[in-house]
Amino acid sequence: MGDPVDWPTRDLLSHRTAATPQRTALIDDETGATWTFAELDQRVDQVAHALETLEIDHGQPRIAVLMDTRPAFVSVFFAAMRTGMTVVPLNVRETASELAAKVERTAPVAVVCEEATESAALEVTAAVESTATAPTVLTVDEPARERTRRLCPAAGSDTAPSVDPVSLERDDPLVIMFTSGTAGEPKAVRLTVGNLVASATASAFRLGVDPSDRWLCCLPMYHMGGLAPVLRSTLYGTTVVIQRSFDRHETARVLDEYEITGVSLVPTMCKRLLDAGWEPTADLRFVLLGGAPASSELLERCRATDVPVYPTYGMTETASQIATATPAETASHEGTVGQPLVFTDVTVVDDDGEPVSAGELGELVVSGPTVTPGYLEAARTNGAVGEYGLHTGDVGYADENGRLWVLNRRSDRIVTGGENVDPGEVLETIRAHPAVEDAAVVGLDDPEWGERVGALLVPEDSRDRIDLESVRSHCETRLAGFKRPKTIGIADALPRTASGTVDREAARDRLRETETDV
Ligand SMILES: O=C(O)CCC(=O)c1ccccc1C(=O)O
Repeated sequence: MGDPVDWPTRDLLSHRTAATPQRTALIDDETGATWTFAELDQRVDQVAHALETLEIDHGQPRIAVLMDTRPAFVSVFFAAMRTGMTVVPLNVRETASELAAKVERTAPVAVVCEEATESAALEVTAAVESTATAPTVLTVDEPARERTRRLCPAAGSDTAPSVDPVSLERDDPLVIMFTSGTAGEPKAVRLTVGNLVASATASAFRLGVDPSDRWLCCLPMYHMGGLAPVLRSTLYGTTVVIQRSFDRHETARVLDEYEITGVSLVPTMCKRLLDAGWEPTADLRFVLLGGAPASSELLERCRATDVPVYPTYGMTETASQIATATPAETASHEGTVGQPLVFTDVTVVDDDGEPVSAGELGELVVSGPTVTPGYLEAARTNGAVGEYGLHTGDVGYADENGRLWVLNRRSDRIVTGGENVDPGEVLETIRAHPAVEDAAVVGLDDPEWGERVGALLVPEDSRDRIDLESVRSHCETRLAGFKRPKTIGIADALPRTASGTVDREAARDRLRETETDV
């Protein structure tokens, strides 16, 4: 037999549009506007034209997207897919310096933004202007307004010819998504067409699909938890309702008003909805609860209120869900995140990388079609991949039926309100303050946010008190709001373990005692 043939396929949206052009693809709660798949497809074609006007000097162009959760994000995403570009979603909450570092690492040909993020995009590109790869800023307006500016000459014209469909292959890169680790630099995760389609397919087997499903998307689309529903829903031919940001009362209203059948939430959001007195309608089939561990108290409250909760364990590196528990399992097996999705394998290994028996603790290692082919930087990939797959850094165990329990997630990482914070990144920033000699950055339990960032500071000169106001303003220009320490303590020296590493638990205790909330 000869080499296997890679049969090309068109992009996901054009297939979907061919099948069900008149079904509703998107509803925007903010404006009430709706798009059928045919209308979305047409809009995507216009944006694809605009992307094709960009000057591209190499084969695998990337575009960064600096947009919040909104219909235009969806059009840009599918337009990139249609033109064979890789999308690099950027977090709109980050500062210009944080974003410039990511733009420098990924070298996109353009930063695509909306009106609201245009000035931020210009600031970011100005910050990378010194290099040869300064990207263009491309502003795309909401589809309903049928108007794009700057580099979109063909947009708005009904007669624009269709963009030649780029043939996609399973291994083509589709997204580079940043996720925080614990080592000081955000990780750039490459995800292929195959990864994302495999994830959306496997999700359907766990959550089920009803042709009349409406998925509420209120998580940021620049994170996996917000982007995944867009892909799933397009594959299934169902409807995404976009709510631009979460608000307990507004989200409760949207869930009722649009007869939402499924929603992805982080635990903080679910808690806030319940606090606000929200009760699910009969239409609601599932609440996919992920991004951080759900407390047993929250799950108990869900059960008491008949919330059909599916706790999930996932990561950006696996294009979202690894394992997801059903409501029945959540009730019968306390604390489980369920079995891995179909085609995903999870092996629990010991310190030597050898598989352990059911019930024994170890590191979770994951393999299967949803797993990233690697980080942008190969050295990081080599450090994370072993015989059984990608090492998650999470500790847990499996029962005899393969149900998983995750005890601590990526140990040192802080998860605050669904945003992941790398303590190393915060630490580097704080250490750069002239009055700080050293610091420890840890997560502290927080009733509202799950965790909040805490910092224990050691002054450069122990006779001086650190001016906390100057530390705060130092962080303000360098770190996104959710990464800034909310609790700061001062110590003469950092607590250390016998081996000399910072004793994070002791640092946490110190912060609980001496805390100064900022
Ligand atoms: O933890 C991560 O990095 C991925 C989280 C994620 O994708 C998610 C987060 C919240 C709700 C649903 C999902 C999901 O797996 O789809």
